Amino acid sequence: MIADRLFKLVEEKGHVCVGLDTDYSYLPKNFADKFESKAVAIYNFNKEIIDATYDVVSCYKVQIAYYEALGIEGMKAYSDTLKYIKQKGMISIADIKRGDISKTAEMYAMGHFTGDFEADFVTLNAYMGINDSLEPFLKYVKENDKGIFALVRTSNKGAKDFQYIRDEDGVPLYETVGERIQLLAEENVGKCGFSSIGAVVGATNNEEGLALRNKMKSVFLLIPGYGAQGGKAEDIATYLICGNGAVVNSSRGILLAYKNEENGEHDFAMCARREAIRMRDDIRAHI
Ligand SMILES: O=c1ccn([C@@H]2O[C@H](COP(=O)(O)O)[C@@H](O)[C@H]2O)c(=O)[nH]1
Repeated sequence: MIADRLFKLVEEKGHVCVGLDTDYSYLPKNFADKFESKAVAIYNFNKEIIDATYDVVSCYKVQIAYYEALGIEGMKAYSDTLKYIKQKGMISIADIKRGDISKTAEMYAMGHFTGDFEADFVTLNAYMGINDSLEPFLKYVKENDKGIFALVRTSNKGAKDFQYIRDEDGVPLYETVGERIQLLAEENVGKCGFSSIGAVVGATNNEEGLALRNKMKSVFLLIPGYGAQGGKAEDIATYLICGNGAVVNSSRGILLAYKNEENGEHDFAMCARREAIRMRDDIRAHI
């Protein structure tokens, strides 16, 4: 089961998930200029980042928006990046945040769990309902060893607009979604005690974190918001169960680490590696 593989990688290499939100403007000019197009430069940048980090991180989250923005060539870079992650024996999370009526969701599931854009996990938005938005993906979870992370409580300030709206019993919407994800997760628990049905919970709003985690004991968490968005390791530690059960994403913090080192642009991949190790150790120190 993919959750067991992720659990093992977290045990061995730590909780860091490298976010490949690779905006062309992030690439050092001396590196970018070597390639014939933006998309080819981005793929080669990703390759260097993966080569420099795969022994100290557990997975890679590829944010599709950065590739879609570059059209067909960008999607080729997206596809090649996912294939390279697989070739290195690592786990990929396609950050696609899809959610639609079931027939359309079936096509999204096929599109992101098979073929050119095949990933190990996808992020989903359950707002259109469990049966419509999530169910079509669950066939692949059961039969093809895939996993999902459903948005439960996001890391951005705007999360409060809707996710914190309370029902007549005072339960916020994000907790209701979390409870539904826990029920689904219970049907698919791996040997590690966690399910391949996971949830996205941001690192940036910690007060309710423990209460939410207590309601989602079988759910593997994808935690964005560390670093650039201000999320702290001490907050993240409250979401862990026996030190595992979550991966923590950092995108800009790792990709742009070279900007914090003198002459870093000549060795951006090693700067990314040092930041990934620093982050790994920061999280471990708070467990
Ligand atoms: O609640 C959420 C869900 C997803 N994201 C995504 O994570 C990364 C964060 O990037 P940083 O540069 O580390 O801030 C990005 O891909 C978002 O789309 C999130 O931030 N919050």
